Amino acid sequence: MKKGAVELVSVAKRYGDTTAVSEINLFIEGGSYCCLLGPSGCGKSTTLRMIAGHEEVSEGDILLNNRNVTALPPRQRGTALMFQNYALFPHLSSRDNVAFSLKIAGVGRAERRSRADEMLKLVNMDGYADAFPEQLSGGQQQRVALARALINEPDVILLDEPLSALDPFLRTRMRAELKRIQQQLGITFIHVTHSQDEAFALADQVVVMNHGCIEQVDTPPGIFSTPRTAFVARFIGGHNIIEGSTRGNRLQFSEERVLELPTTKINGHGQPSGASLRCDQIHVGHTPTDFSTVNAMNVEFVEYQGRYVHLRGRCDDGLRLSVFQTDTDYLSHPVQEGDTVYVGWDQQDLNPLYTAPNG
Ligand SMILES: Nc1ncnc2c1ncn2[C@@H]1O[C@H](COP(=O)(O)OP(=O)(O)OP(=O)(O)O)[C@@H](O)[C@H]1O
Repeated sequence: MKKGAVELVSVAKRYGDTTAVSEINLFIEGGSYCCLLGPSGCGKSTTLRMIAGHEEVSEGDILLNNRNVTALPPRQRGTALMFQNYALFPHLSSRDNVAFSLKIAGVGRAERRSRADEMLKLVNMDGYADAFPEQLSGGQQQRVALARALINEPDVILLDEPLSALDPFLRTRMRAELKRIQQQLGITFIHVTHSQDEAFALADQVVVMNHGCIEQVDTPPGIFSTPRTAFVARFIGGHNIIEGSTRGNRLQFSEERVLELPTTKINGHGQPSGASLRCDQIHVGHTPTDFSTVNAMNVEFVEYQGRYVHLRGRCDDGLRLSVFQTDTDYLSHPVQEGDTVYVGWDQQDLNPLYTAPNG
């Protein structure tokens, strides 16, 4: 097993009657970048804090490098948590902030200084060793906080919404920096976020959480192309969700219409409860003969988004669809609210959805 592997075995957290995390099982490979993704209140920060040891588990076990660390205090786990607000000491320079834990541990001045400077270099802050937090921008403070978390050479770094306080431009830049540092050090990063863009850009493994449960664990392309539940499809966006009653591979979504789901995607996975269809995988034609599976759609909404145009409408059989058309396609034949277009898709692009996350 690679260093920095984290395993959660039936881990639960309750606050009185509130279940923040509900018996989750998760394996995070050593040296990987894992993002815990989900809406506010889904239990991702609680999960992170339990891994860090800042929160006791109500049930279950946490293993780090195959060693049970459930009862160990944070310092003895080999993890380091970077707080959301960075929590730098205002009266200490960047170098002294980074070296603080070494000082507490009794490491000599010369070594503290050289190790802190090395960390500041890693996060591109070597020019700011003598600056105090108030002289630094939000992004710079965050780099110092990251250097401080890295100084004890943890096997696992835990980051709680590390980019949320930054403006959009800095956020994208810091995102790339986090990935570079993770790859350079080869240690495990576990990063909590409610942004799917962030999770997709960074993660080897995305863990989507909802109401204290794990809905899906997969690579970013796996999550995006095959969301397992309607919740995941809705949360990541860009998908139509078609609900109805299913029998075998037949999804009946209105009295008259049945969609046949691709059997290869269903076999062995149980009974689907519906299907999702990516908005960018629906073709738009302007005559009924454009596609083999044709649906006349009355356009009810058109919104220009730059790279794509969002069309929303209602098909003859009652199916409501959102379609993302490329700007080039749209501009070559613009449509307006009230127009009729003909939409079609490849049957293989219908993705079965299930009710139970692991069912
Ligand atoms: N100390 C606490 N006492 C009581 N309930 C708590 C406590 N901490 C968290 N909770 C509850 O546990 C649930 C999960 O909270 P948590 O902070 O883990 O969610 P989150 O997904 O990280 O949300 P956010 O993105 O808003 O931080 C929420 O319903 C929250 O209200």
